[in-house]
Amino acid sequence: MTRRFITFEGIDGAGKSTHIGRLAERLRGRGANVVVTREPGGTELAEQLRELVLHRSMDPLTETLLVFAARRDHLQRVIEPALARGDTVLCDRFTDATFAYQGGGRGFPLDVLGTLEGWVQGALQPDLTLWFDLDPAAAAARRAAARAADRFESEDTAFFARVRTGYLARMAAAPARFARIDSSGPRDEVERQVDAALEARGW
Ligand SMILES: Nc1ncnc2c1ncn2[C@@H]1O[C@H](COP(=O)(O)OP(=O)(O)OP(=O)(O)O)[C@@H](O)[C@H]1O
Ligand SMILES: Cc1cn([C@H]2C[C@H](O)[C@@H](COP(=O)(O)O)O2)c(=O)[nH]c1=O
Repeated sequence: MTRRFITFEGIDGAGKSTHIGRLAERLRGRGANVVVTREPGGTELAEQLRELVLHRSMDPLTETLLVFAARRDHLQRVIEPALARGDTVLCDRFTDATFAYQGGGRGFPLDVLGTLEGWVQGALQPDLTLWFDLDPAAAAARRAAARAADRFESEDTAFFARVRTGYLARMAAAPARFARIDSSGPRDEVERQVDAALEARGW
């Protein structure tokens, strides 16, 4: 497998982190050099910004600027060098999350997000986006069983329904880039869908 940029998206608790680890193991088993990373985060600076975004109160514009600032640093220090080396990058969230959470969830203007997207990443887009789709109530139940809530995870199911609608809109705008993964079933069944999405692309 050669240079690929694969992003994992979905509402909190949908199963991204579970399956990013599983896919990384399988790809490494096939001999690929795999970089696993996340947003906001992935560099020292971006991880500091993540702490602020997840735990400090702020308005939607500040939140948006911080996630894009984190992304810029992450792209320059980790993602672009890895792709230039020919590695496969598996990234837990990327710009679709900004359109879904800040755009859909918070109601931040999508045209401003589009402008910032162009400034921060130019023409770079993921080669494949795996969207883990799960009903907000089911995701909330999984989260509650797993960990204490951060600032986003404390939002109600109406917020996550808007986030989900934000993901649907991004998929409608770029259907060839997206694979929708029905995340409601057991882990192995979800994993089979992930494998099928890669196989469908001949990867
Ligand atoms: N298919 C599944 N069935 C039941 N539970 C699952 C399934 N997949 C993951 N889980 C569990 O649900 C919880 C949330 O999963 P995970 O952390 O992978 O989600 P996530 O999308 O990465 O969440 P976040 O975005 O908040 O980090 C974990 O406890 C995980 O073990
Ligand atoms: C990239 C990005 C993320 N978020 C939010 C979405 C999640 O609630 C957190 C990250 O937590 P996770 O456990 O790593 O999924 O950040 C956002 O609102 N906007 C973004 O661009």
